[in-house]
Amino acid sequence: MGSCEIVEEKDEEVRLAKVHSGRSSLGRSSSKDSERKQQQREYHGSLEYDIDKLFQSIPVKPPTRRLQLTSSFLETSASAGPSRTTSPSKRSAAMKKPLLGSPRVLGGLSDSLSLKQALRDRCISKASEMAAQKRLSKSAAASPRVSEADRIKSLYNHQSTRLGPADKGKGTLVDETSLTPVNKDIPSTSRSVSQRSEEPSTQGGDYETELDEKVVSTSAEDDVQEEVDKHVTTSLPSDSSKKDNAAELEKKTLSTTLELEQTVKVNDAPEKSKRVTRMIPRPKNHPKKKILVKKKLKIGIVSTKKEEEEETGKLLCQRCHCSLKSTSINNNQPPSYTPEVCSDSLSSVSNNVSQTSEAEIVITKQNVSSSNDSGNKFEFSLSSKDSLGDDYSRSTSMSEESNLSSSSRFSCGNKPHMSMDVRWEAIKHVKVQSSGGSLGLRHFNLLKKLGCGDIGTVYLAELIGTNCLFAIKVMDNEFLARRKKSPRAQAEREILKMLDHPFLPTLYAQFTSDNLSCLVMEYCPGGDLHVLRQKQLGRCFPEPAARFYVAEILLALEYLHMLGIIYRDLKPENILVREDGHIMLTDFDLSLRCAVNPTLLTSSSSPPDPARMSGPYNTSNCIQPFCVNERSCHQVSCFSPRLSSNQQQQQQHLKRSSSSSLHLLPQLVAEPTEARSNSFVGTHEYLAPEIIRGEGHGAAVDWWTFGVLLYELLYGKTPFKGYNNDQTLANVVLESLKFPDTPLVSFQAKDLIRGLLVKEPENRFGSEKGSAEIKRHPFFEGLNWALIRCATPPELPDCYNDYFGQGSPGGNDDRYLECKAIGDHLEFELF
Ligand SMILES: Nc1ncnc2c1ncn2[C@@H]1O[C@H](COP(=O)(O)OP(=O)(O)OP(=O)(O)O)[C@@H](O)[C@H]1O
Repeated sequence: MGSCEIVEEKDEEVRLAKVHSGRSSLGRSSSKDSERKQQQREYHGSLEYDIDKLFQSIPVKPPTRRLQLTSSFLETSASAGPSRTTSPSKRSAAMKKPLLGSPRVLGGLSDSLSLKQALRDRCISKASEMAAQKRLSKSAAASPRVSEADRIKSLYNHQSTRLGPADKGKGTLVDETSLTPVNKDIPSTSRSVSQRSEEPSTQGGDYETELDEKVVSTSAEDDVQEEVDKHVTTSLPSDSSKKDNAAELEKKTLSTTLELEQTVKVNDAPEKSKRVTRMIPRPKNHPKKKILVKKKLKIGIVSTKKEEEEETGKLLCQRCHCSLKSTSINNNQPPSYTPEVCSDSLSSVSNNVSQTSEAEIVITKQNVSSSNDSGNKFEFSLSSKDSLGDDYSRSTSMSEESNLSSSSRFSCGNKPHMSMDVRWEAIKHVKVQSSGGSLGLRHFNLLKKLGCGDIGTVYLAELIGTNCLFAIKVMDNEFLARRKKSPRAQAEREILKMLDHPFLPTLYAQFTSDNLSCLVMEYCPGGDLHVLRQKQLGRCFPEPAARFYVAEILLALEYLHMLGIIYRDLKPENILVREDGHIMLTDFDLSLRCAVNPTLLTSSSSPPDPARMSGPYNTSNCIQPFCVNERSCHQVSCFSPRLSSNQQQQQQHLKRSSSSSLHLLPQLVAEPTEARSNSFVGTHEYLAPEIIRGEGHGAAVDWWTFGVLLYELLYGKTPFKGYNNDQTLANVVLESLKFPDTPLVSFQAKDLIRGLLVKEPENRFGSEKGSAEIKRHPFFEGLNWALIRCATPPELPDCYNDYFGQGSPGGNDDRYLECKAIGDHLEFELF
């Protein structure tokens, strides 16, 4: 150690002599002396000096063996220069080289100098790295889009760092997490309920039946709405008096959007001359493809026009009125995808990791401000007026909007989980090539109509010249405004922009062309779970498959709730299957945005609730998720090796202590459990009792629908279905839950369903602690939550290669659409 320091002292001298005054060896005039002293003084205050000191302070005691190994090198290096081996100190310095693992310095002129140089390089690169990170975090802080992900990350971090009693309660965390959009949840008069058609439906929108239950807003409501819209879209950015960071976030987001739109408007001036030529739809040689499956449809506004269209050939999209023209398509190569890494080995990693990390994320009861007044305003803005949508279209309909990747400083549109996706680059590339610098429908070949929803039609589209496929949701702004559905479209758009999760859609771009609002999303070639279920043996999923799908859904719902989004429309039709077999939850037009104040609960404030563990699993020793021997499992552990009573005691003790240690962890509560809405929204068979009773509902409706979903996936039907919709609704409220004898379903699954389908929302499983409560249910025992995205999904039937098989763009099939630009006119028509 001492010798090291001495070496460094000498090195310092040597380097000073070399660096600062190679000339000094030539003469020793007094002026040069003072110059040298000056340089020494400078050196002592410099970074180099710091580095040298740092270097000196490294305690290096090379092992003897290493000495022997390096001795030959020392001999070699000794011959490299006379001064190198003249002192033991220099030898000591030379011995450090291999320890620092810098082969570059071996045999160099001065080992210690080289060593220091390496250290300096490291320091400098570290420093520049830190500076870059600082810059990035500064800019990120300035970017409103970053905050959602960051907020959640900080919440996750917080729970592990804040353990002291001083941190108990919401105080600090509320501040930190108040970046959540605070939109008040309000009772609403809107009714939008889906129903499952009793008739076989056709692909597209013609299966839709709209049973109008929507209350049209009065002129007074219009006034209120105008005020609300003004508040939301105009006054927010200038309202500096808002205390809430969430409001700030909203402001920033809105103002950014507006700025963007304005910018694009200017840039897109030539685009204004482009028009969509809407061709009258006509039947072609393509017979309408009947899907012999029932669809759950939303009840919306009575559409007389739609009914007429249904009678006259059903070729015009009943929702957005897009008419499309069938033309030939480019014979491009099938798209190349970059699916997520799917690794079996990863899934075999110990569950402890995920259990520890996931157990810490406990979701729960919130203080959510939900005063009626403010609430009303928000609900209006979301669901009963078109002025918000009008505002939106006013600002965008004249021009195309920028795509998301350009609106963000990150090329991936600030969606880290998809940052490696080539589609971001493809969009960026096309945008750069484009004359106006913006993306539009003209850049896509529309290949196929994927489906028609309440507010728009979804097409499979290829970004021209990129081999990249997208799903584009096209919505007619005029139609939406006329049908008072603009707020729903707006809500969906806003929510899509927020999302960054493997089981939720990625929004790549959005733009408006000739009053058509377009959302460019990730395409899921696997169809939806409703159709997939029909293809299963017995029309229901095997339990492991159901477990896999609902587990992914649970994670998606957890994420949404943390963002203050109550999904409200869970059903198999809205669960799409990606190419890799994982799922994607779509369709957010009925979702409710509300306040959520994530709170950190300490162990004392969140003891395990035995009442909620009242199902059979609580008294059972069985830990096998797919055990079907319900009765015997009350007594003995099935499928497990028989254990002696001693071993059983040990095992139970282990289970108890691990579960109690989980409960000792602070729990992050981020469930909007107290949000309230009176909207009548959802799908008949999936409607929660509190919605039907009109009592007002909150996040617990998602756990009800989650229970119905699991039931349907396992049994092939929903639990309360009646012979008509009224009967179904009555059953939901009055009938008790029954399980069919077949197929055989594990008692854990039934127990979970039982807990979820509790009629009183306050007693419902998940209503208090949200997803974390559900994740701990034995039905999911052994599931590695953290790595489920890497787990192998259930196998898909062969027919699921539909598009990539015979119908791929590279084939000779002519059943695709093309969005065709003719001069300044953009034509597309239904095929
Ligand atoms: N990203 C996607 N990839 C593949 N298909 C999609 C995608 N998004 C939507 N679809 C298909 O398009 C159909 C229409 O979707 P959309 O979300 O507009 O409506 P919906 O779910 O039927 O209705 P609503 O908005 O009325 O609830 C869906 O049923 C689905 O089959």
